[in-house]
Order: sequence, then C-alpha cells, then structure tokens
Amino acid sequence: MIKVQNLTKRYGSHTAVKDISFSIEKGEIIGFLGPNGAGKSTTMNILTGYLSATEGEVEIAGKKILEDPIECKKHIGYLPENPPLYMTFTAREYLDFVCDLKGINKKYKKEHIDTISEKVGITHVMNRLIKNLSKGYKQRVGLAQALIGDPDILILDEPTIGLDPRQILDIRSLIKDLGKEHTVILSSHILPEVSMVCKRILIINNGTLIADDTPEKLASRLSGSNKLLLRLEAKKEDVEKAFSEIKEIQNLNFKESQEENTIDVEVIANENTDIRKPLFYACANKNIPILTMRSLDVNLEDIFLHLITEENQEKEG
Ligand SMILES: Nc1ncnc2c1ncn2[C@@H]1O[C@H](COP(=O)(O)OP(=O)(O)OP(=O)(O)O)[C@@H](O)[C@H]1O
Repeated sequence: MIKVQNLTKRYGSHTAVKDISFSIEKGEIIGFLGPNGAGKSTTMNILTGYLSATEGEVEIAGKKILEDPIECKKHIGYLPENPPLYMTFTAREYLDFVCDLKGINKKYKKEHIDTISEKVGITHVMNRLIKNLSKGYKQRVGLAQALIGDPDILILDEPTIGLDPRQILDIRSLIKDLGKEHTVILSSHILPEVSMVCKRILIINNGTLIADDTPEKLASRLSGSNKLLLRLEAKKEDVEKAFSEIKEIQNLNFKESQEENTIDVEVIANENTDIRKPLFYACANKNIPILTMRSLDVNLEDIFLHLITEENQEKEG
C-alpha cells in the first residue's frame, strides 16, 4: 500500500530525514515513534505530498507520489498535528467545504457527511461553531475531515496531543475502530498509546530509522531472553532443586514475598523458549504449589529509551 525507498529530506544544510526505507501493507496499523525533532512530521508530510523529498521515492497504492500526486492523495486522509479547522464554521459547514475541496459528488455529500459524523461521534454537534467545541470534539471534526472521500490510508500526527485523559481514551478507541477498515499510520511520542493501538512500530531518531518490528519482538530483542515471575509456596533450596533439571533456565533471582511461607522467583530463560510447562511439571513433581506465574514484559518505554540511547552512543563512539 505504501512503499518508501531511500527517502532523504534536507532543509538547507540540515538533513532531517536520512535514507529511510519501509513499506506498509493494506490494513496495518503502524506506530511511528521518535523523540522531538526526530523527523516524524517531515516524513509524514512527504507521504501526504505536502513536502517533496530531496532524494528517494514514495509510492502510494502502486503510484509514485511525484508523478501522480492527485491520484496518490485520493488514497490518503491526513490529520496534521494542528488540524486545519475553520473556527467560524459549524462542523457541518466545514465538512461540506472539505467535501467540495475533495471533489465529492454533490448528490452524495449529505449522506457521506452524515455517515462519517456518526462514525466519529459528532452527529449532535454538527450545527455548532467549531470554535465553541471542546478540544476533543475539535479533534473528532479533524478526524472526520480526514475520512471525507473514504481514503484507504489514514495518517494521524499526534492525534491525542493536548486532550484530557477521558478524551484521549475516546480518540484512541476511535482510532482502533478506524484501523479495522483503514491502513493507519499513527505518529506519537506517547509510548503506551502506540503499544495499545499498533501492531508494528517504526522508530526514528535523528532522521534515521532505527527499528521496525512488532512491540513483542522489539521487547525480546532488548531483553535477549524471556522472564517469568513466580510466587511459590516453598523454600528457596527446594525451588533450586526442582528447577535444576530445566536446561533452558539461564538464571533464578529470588526475592522476598509479601505472603507468608512463600517466595518470589524471577526465572530468566533462553530467548524464544516457552518454559511455563516445564516449570509447572517441575513444581508438581516436588509438590510445590504455584500461586502466581506471569511474564515480566519489557515495556515500550524501555525499548524506546534503549534503542535511542544505543544509537546515540554508537554515533558518539
Ligand atoms: N521547514 C524547516 N526548515 C528547517 N528545519 C526544519 C524545518 N522543519 C523541520 N525542521 C527540522 O528538521 C528536524 C525534524 O523535524 P520534524 O518536525 O520532522 O521532527 P518531529 O519528529 O516531527 O518532531 P516533533 O515531535 O517535535 O514534531 C528538526 O531538527 C527540525 O528542527
């Protein structure tokens, strides 16, 4: 659906995006992450045809954006960081205007606007002036604007910035729903947001793509192992004895537990092994009750900081 090849963007002598390549298949929800100034907005603006690249190519649905910009733009709905809303218009007037800009047939305009406003939950504010809407509703109108013309790709730049916690939850769940019918690229520096909504993550730092993977794979790449936390009703020596036969275990870290007669143990196992069953049988053989067994996942924040620090250190090195 989207193919980016060797994309570079220079502003004068400053290179904002350096030789980035990736492709996105139909129906994917991609998180585009990076610290401030990393090059996210520049990349998005090139994908949407607002900026031209210094070098490299962008293909949308098989067409090159430089050769066929109008055809490419028909596939894209864009919600910029600051949605281009006209404050003195009502929501309906504004969406009507966007329909005209996008060349929607007059006959279907009303029906199209009604369908979209229902989808983004603004039906009851359609006749209110945009300037009088809350920030959350303004953002919904911005999303409705992006959906006009039924584009198959949605590019959303920091869609929850400046919203209150309730509005953030609402917009996130709306984006998740939209992801069922659209290919979505979501730029954000809010890590939980990306891990909640996206199946694949691209991380950009200093204009360079430093990661492109699922949140789970990024996590295991960071830890290089997998960790489980167990609470067992046993003594440390008995646990050590019970687990001594399991070859995949790299390390055991014992911790004091809050519950009487129990012990917490962090089990670190080899990468790509699932040792839950061997642990269960080892405990069952020694009559050790398992009170808790859970994965200790590395969170996205850890991954992000690790990759960015690693990259910056390599550069300095
Ligand atoms: N028009 C411009 N002229 C010169 N430099 C620019 C211009 N636009 C962006 N830059 C620079 O290019 C780099 C990348 O900027 P960009 O806005 O793409 O980053 P970003 O990842 O979107 O950051 P943020 O999260 O802060 O929006 C930054 O160093 C920025 O200062």
